[in-house]
Amino acid sequence: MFMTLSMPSHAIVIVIVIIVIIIVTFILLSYIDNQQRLDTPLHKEKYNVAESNAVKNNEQDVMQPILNELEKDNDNFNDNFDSIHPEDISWELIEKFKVDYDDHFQPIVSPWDVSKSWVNSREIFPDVVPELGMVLKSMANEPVIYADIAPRGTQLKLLLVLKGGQKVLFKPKWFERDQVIEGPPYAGQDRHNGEIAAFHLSRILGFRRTPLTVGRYLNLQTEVIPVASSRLLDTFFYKDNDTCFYGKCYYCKGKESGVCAQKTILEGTIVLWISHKMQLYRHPWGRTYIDNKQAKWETDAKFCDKVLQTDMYKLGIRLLDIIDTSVFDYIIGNADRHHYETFHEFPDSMVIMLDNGKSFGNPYHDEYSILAPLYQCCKIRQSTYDQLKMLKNGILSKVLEAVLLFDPISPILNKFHLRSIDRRLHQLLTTIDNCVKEQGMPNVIISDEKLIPEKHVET
Ligand SMILES: Nc1ncnc2c1ncn2[C@@H]1O[C@H](COP(=O)(O)OP(=O)(O)OP(=O)(O)O)[C@@H](O)[C@H]1O
Ligand SMILES: [Mn+2]
Repeated sequence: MFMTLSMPSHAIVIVIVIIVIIIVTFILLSYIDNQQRLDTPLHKEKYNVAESNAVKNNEQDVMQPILNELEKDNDNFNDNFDSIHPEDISWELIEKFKVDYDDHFQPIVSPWDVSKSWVNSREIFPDVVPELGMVLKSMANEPVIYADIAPRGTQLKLLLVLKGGQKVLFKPKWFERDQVIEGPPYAGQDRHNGEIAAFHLSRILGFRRTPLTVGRYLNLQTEVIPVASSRLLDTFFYKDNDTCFYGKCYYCKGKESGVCAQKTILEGTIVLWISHKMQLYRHPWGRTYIDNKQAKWETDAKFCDKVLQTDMYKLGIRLLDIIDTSVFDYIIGNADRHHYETFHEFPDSMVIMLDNGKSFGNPYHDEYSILAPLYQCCKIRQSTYDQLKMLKNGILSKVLEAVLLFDPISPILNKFHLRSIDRRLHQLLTTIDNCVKEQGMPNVIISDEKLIPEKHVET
């Protein structure tokens, strides 16, 4: 006070200005930090196997009873389904889900307008959709008119514009089909074939919440370089006779992290871009990706009760969508769902099953923690449960295998991966049965009609 009084007035102004600057900087920094927590890719590669085991050991304390149960059940599980039930509906389902990529159907409007018209708040394409082959075929064949780096995310991918103005992502091939990815459940680069299998699985499981996906061989010399942006072009290089590029992404570190074509042909996956504005959320059951730091759900078996207390998840569409997503991720082996996105303009928007690249890495490992939303909440949508039951006893893999045969870069999954999905489906049904035994059918199996769209409060 004394100091203030004795200071000349211009000094007081300077002090006030400095204080204001400090306050504004503080507010700005905490805002940026908040944004970054949502927008910035997390530091996944800090993990190693030992740390992941540490997480697992603790987590197993929480889920030990159910793991014991599953282990007993696994002993009785026989995946030799050669003599399937006489009421085998596989062939009916194959007829329904197979896609005719040679379809000569010529729509009056463009394939891109057709696929855009399919999107609504609860699905990205309809259940019965004769034009699907035509759209997927266009994605696999239409000329590329512009190619750029796709800067968002941690994985190297291209952003392409196809003739007619449609944006798509191109996720390149890194692994051979038989490669087993060891290490933490989110280890390794994207599996481009996993994206394709996940898309068709989402159709067969009745979710239809994944963007349209198809395999494509891309000629980097004739299809990409002539239409590439200069920032993409700058990252092209040659290794022996192969054309390579390293693009730009969180983990793209120049040539050593680049991807190479076989001579000029690069195999990969095309994912149709969805142009609706999306809202990004942290996944309540996301992993921490920080050394020796566990997420709340990994140590608290009653974590779901806390989630249920929040406005956004009080038993409604959103929580059941999260549980559907965990069912889907468990089957495909994706333990990397750190965030999720919804359609901004729809209050009852689905949780979009975007980015399924970290799937089908290890067919011999079932990452049970992916199912935490299901076994901690003990709730599942009736329609999902019915669909899972319908696809048990080997039907799921049989239908998926047949449907995947039609993709331009088939074969997509080897027999070990196909077997793993039947095994995981069996474990899923056992998990649901356990919940029903403990809590009763009406508390576990939630009918879709009961669901009233809720006001979603931003968190
Ligand atoms: N098909 C799509 N349509 C619209 N936006 C998409 C699509 N695919 C991805 N995106 C947007 O781009 C972001 C990054 O894509 P994606 O998650 O596939 O990349 P990634 O490198 O695997 O990311 P991460 O490292 O976070 O897992 C997504 O979070 C989403 O906002
Ligand atoms: Mn990813």
